[in-house]
Amino acid sequence: MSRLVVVSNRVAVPGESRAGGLAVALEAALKEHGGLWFGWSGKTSRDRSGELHEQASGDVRYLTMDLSRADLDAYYNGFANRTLWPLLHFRLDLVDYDRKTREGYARVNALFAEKLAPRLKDDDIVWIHDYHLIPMASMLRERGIGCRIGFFLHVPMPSSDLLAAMPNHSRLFSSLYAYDLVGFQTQRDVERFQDYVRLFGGGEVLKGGTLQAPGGRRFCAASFPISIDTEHIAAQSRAAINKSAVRGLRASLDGRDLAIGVDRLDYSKGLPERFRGFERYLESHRDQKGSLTYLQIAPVSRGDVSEYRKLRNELEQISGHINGAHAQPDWTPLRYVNRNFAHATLTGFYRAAKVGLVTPLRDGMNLVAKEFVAAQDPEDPGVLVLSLLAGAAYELREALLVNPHDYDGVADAIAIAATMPKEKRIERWQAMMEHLRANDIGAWRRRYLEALEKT
Ligand SMILES: O=P(O)(O)OC[C@H]1O[C@H](O[C@H]2O[C@H](CO)[C@@H](O)[C@H](O)[C@H]2O)[C@H](O)[C@@H](O)[C@@H]1O
Ligand SMILES: O=c1ccn([C@@H]2O[C@H](COP(=O)(O)OP(=O)(O)O)[C@@H](O)[C@H]2O)c(=O)[nH]1
Repeated sequence: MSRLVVVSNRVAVPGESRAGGLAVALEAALKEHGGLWFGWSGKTSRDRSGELHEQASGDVRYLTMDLSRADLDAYYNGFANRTLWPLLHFRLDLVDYDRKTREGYARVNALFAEKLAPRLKDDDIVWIHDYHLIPMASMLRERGIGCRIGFFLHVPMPSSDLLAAMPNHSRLFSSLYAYDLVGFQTQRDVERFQDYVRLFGGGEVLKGGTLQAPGGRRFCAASFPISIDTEHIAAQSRAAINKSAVRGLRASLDGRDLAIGVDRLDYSKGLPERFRGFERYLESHRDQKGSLTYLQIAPVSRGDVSEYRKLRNELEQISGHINGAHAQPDWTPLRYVNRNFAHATLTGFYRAAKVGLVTPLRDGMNLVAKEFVAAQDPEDPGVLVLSLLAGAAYELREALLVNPHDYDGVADAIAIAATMPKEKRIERWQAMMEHLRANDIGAWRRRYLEALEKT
């Protein structure tokens, strides 16, 4: 069996518990298969980038690299999170394009390639992840690496007209042509990428979906919806009932129902809009007032990026306004918590909830939506309210699907979810759970790697 080498900016080294779906999903996939995981150490060094750290746990070896403050600012805080992240989430209004950060991004990608190339063997399978590392395969190829290299984009692929608005777009996006397989979360993402290749990227879409780059090199693009370790989460949520944090939360509800949201504090997650939707629910469904408490967990994310700091201020203001207007002496409608919780604890929180609120404005997949379903009590499951604009909505069709920009629609969905009869809840939950059992994280990894090996 070939060795699997996974490369991603964020690495879940043992003991690291930072929120984020990529790390959670790759950790589950690598534990099953074994291999090498290479990426940023999460640390900055004073002077130069490039110091390496190695450790092992079970069949997984971890190789991580420190970045200098200047490189991290240009590559991660700058080009990845102020240019590519908003662009790929359809937010041209937030894109900050800067030649300096673009150069820093290229420099750090080259350093990743330089450190990894000497460690690769001809029969390795290299799997590179996400928008932080788009040009890495072309940089490995320049260093003579000929083994199979796949890429997986965890975030959406937007319309090709949006991509084409970025200066020098083809230099970056045509570096995807150096991969053997480019994976996306949904078929829509694949179609939008094909459009880009055809209309702006100088390539061709051949019969059967194979793509041909201008020089004639052929590669594949297909969808592989990422998922969760379904059975493990179901078991974790059963056991979590004994955790003190979960017991404490249940007791604090004082007989009221719970609605829960769990998101990194990110503008793509639609938190201001969700708060407004909840406010509309309190105003327009007065018969239910006081019967549902909404807990929003929102750990701070990318706090060095100004748009994220602005969002935090905005949310503090809206949540204060909602509680000021609607709280009663013995009830606070919205509990807003900027803390990161252990994954196992979250599964107990999900299970305690009658309503799961997942309403991003755009999201590649959204694993919280899948985790919420997997964590439910089969005898008395909660209801998922899910944005139509999340990748997960293509699979979880039995959720209450909403448009996150429609506050009245979100308000009505909360009211319907909170009062849905048990038989209907069970029926919807069973259909989604069946899908998640057949399409778990193991299936995602196997399907992707099988397709990569066939290229
Ligand atoms: O590493 P961070 O900057 O702290 O951000 C966390 C991760 O956010 C994004 O996650 C995406 O991947 C999930 C799994 O495929 C998917 O469900 C979600 O829709 C995406 O937003 C980002 O793409 C990752 O690279 C980050 O590690
Ligand atoms: O306090 C928290 C908040 C979130 N998460 C996890 O972070 C991941 C978020 O992934 P998702 O795909 O929903 O969104 P992303 O943050 O990757 O954009 C999920 O596995 C959550 O369980 C966590 O472990 N602790």
